[in-house]
Formats: sequence, C-alpha cells, structure tokens
Amino acid sequence: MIILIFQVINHGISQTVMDRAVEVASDFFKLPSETKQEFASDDIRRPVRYGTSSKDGTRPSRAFLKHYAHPLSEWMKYWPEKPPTYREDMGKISAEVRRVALQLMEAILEGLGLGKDYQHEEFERGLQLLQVNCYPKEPESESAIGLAPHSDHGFLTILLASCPGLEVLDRSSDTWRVVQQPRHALHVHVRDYMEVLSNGRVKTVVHRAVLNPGEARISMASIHSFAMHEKVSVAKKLVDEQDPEKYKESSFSDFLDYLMSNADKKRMSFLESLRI
Ligand SMILES: O=C(O)CCC(=O)C(=O)O
Ligand SMILES: [Fe+2]
Repeated sequence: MIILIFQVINHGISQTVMDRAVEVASDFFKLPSETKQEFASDDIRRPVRYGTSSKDGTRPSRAFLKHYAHPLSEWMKYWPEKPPTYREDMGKISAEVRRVALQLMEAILEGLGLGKDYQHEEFERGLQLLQVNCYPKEPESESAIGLAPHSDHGFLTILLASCPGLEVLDRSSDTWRVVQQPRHALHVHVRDYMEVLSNGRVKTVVHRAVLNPGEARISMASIHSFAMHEKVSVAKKLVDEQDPEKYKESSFSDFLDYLMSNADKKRMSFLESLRI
C-alpha cells in the first residue's frame, strides 16, 4: 500500500502570490453577512457556493466558499467581485497551483509504472475546484473539530493554509497526525480517484481540520480531477489475475449526483459504493 502525503517547497510560486491569496480569502470572510449570503445555495452544482457548518449546532465551526477555477475564462465571471482584488489574486494562485498539480500527477503516474503521459489529455482538460475555508479561533477547547474526518473526491488536493489545523489519519496506528504547515509549503494528498485509478495500490487520505487555539485559520484546497463527465477507471496495466479490478468507473458528475441523492450519508461512502 502506498501512502501519498507530502509537502512541496520548491514549487516556484512566489510568496507574494501565496500571501495575497490567503489575505483576499480572509477579507472575503470578513465581508458583511448579506454580501456573502448572495452566494449561499444548497445546489452543489452551482459554480460558486458559500456556506457555513456547525459542529455544536450553535456557532459555525467553518465557513467556506467553493468555486470552479479551470478554465479561468469560463469560471472567473462567477467569482465574488468583493474584495476588489479577489478575482485577480485567486486567479493567479489557481493557475500556479494547477501547473504544480499537473507536474505532480505526472510524477505519481510515472511512479505507478503507467508513464507520465498516461491519460495526459484527460488531466489537461480536467477540472479544478477551489475550496476556501475559514475557521474561527477556538481558545477554550483545544482540538475542537472544524471539519469532520473525510476523504476528498478527485485525484489530488493541494492545500495552502495560514497556520496549522490539518490532521491526517495514520492508518497503521489509527491515530491523527498533525500536519506542520511551514509558510512556503504546499501540502499535497491524494484523493479517492487516485485509489480507483491505481486499483487500490494508493489509498485515499482521510483527514480532518481542528480549530486553531491561537488564531482564525484560512485554508485553500485546490481539487484536481477529470472533466465533469469524463469517466475515471482502474488502469488496466494494474489489473491481473492476483489483482482483479476493484472499482467501478465513474465521473465527477456521478459523484455530485451521489451526494445529492445521499445527502445524509458521509462522503466516504461514494468510494465505498464504487468497490466491486
Ligand atoms: O482546512 C483544512 O486544512 C482541510 C480542508 C479540507 O479538508 C477540505 O476542504 O476538503
Ligand atoms: Fe478535505
């Protein structure tokens, strides 16, 4: 079993571009509630969506803004116009992170013995979704949960955060490991579709976010997958008699349909539903 959680430092993205993205995200969440509520929706197919979730039913433990980011020319027109530099600053970081994601995918595919150009065009025209999170500071109860344990959908997550708060599940000891987040580092982990494509050789990463006792926290997860209706299936080269095909094929759109029809179930169960 291969565990793929790592951090990239030598990514070539300038610190200014990273800092501005965190700053403009933070400024967005400070806007008056009515401005943010314009983006609120339960429809998970909306191009931009704002929402909050609460772990104790009283105060929100996370606010989020999710929007598609590739191609920028198609999606940017839906993004918030306030703060005034939101589109410019988020556009810059999105494009840079996508460049890094495509390079990392090539390295991972090569490591799996599939060759770096495996499904190159599908990755090139693939979707990118930005999930921007804002967690309140929680001075009283250390390790209060901001975002419950889950695995992500798609192939790869690249995460930029203003301070620590992310934890990943160590499957060997069943304990949570705190992820250090040095200022210039991008955290990377693999998602459900990496497990599917690799026929289970690579496992999806279960993770959660805890509230930081010292400061409010901003995180930006960039999600990379195939285009909405493109099916992801097990790489045939990784199937043989000892290792039969373990997952059914599906698309990102199938995942969204699944979420809408199983709103009460955990996200983990979509991957479970694909197991043969
Ligand atoms: O805030 C974090 O560190 C994690 C965010 C996350 O897991 C997500 O947005 O899916
Ligand atoms: Fe996540």
